[in-house]
Amino acid sequence: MTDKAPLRLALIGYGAIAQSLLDLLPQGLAPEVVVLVRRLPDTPRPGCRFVTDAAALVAAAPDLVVECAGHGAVAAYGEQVLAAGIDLVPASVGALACADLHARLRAAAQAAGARLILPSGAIGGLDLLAALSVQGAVEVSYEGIKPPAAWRGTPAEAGVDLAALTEPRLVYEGTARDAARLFPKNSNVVAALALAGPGFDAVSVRLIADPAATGNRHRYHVRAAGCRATVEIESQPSSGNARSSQTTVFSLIHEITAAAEDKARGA
Ligand SMILES: NC(=O)C1=CN([C@@H]2O[C@H](COP(=O)(O)OP(=O)(O)OC[C@H]3O[C@@H](n4cnc5c(N)ncnc54)[C@H](O)[C@@H]3O)[C@@H](O)[C@H]2O)C=CC1
Ligand SMILES: O=C([O-])CC(=O)C(=O)O
Repeated sequence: MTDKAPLRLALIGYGAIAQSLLDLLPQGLAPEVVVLVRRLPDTPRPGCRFVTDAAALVAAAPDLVVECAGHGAVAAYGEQVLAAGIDLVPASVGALACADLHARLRAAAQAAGARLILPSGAIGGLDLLAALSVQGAVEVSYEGIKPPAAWRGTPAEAGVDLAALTEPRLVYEGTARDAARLFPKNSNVVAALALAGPGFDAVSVRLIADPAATGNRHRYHVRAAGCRATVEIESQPSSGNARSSQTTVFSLIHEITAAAEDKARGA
């Protein structure tokens, strides 16, 4: 880092990912973080200023807003942030399965000269998918394996008694587009695969509840002309949310660090 002005950072949401991110943010990178919450927390947090409406977040004129709240927050605040010329990193990339929202965010970013930066989130290998997609069609088959607790509150509960599982059980099979809509808190990774290049209809998805799983496992196979690849990632969950991998936090910190470096270089 240089001695130039530090990054002005804002977060949307103060759940498992946001709190872990704040715990791990390198010291001095962003001395005051503005955090948009629905309800002010009972305990203040040093280095954070909590606000409860998006206008106050925008008025703070952050260099970068990192969303870690959910699909609804991307839809509610994304355009407003980008239209104010502020770069946005949405953790909830699955919200962009809605083509209309994605188009509106891109238009707002372009009109205001802001960047919509898609993080890799809990997974990796997106550079390969992007490179292959330039050459032609790419097919991806993804399998996500998480402990039963990660599927609570999702459509998986309709057909499966999660608490009684003694062996792995398929809880969803279909396209990335439907997965992103039906499992908004578990399928941002498949949206990231789709948005890297192949598109939502070229990514097939299997989601599995496994009582023996100790972390979250993401495995995908890639088929393209002249290339086959397999990627497998196993990550501990973030503390506080069994369904959100800790790698997501690292990915967001990576984007924040890159933004701070850009600012220091005057880019
Ligand atoms: N890209 C990726 O690989 C991943 C993305 N995610 C995304 O990150 C989101 C957050 O994950 P966690 O922190 O684990 O969830 P969490 O449930 O622990 O925290 C979310 C927080 O955001 C708050 N919130 C929701 N809507 C809000 C709004 N409109 N304004 C302000 N606050 C709002 C909630 O009250 C909650 O405190 C997930 O919903 C998911 O969409 C999660 C894991 C991986
Ligand atoms: O964190 C993970 O393992 C993946 C996840 O929840 C998502 O893609 O929404």
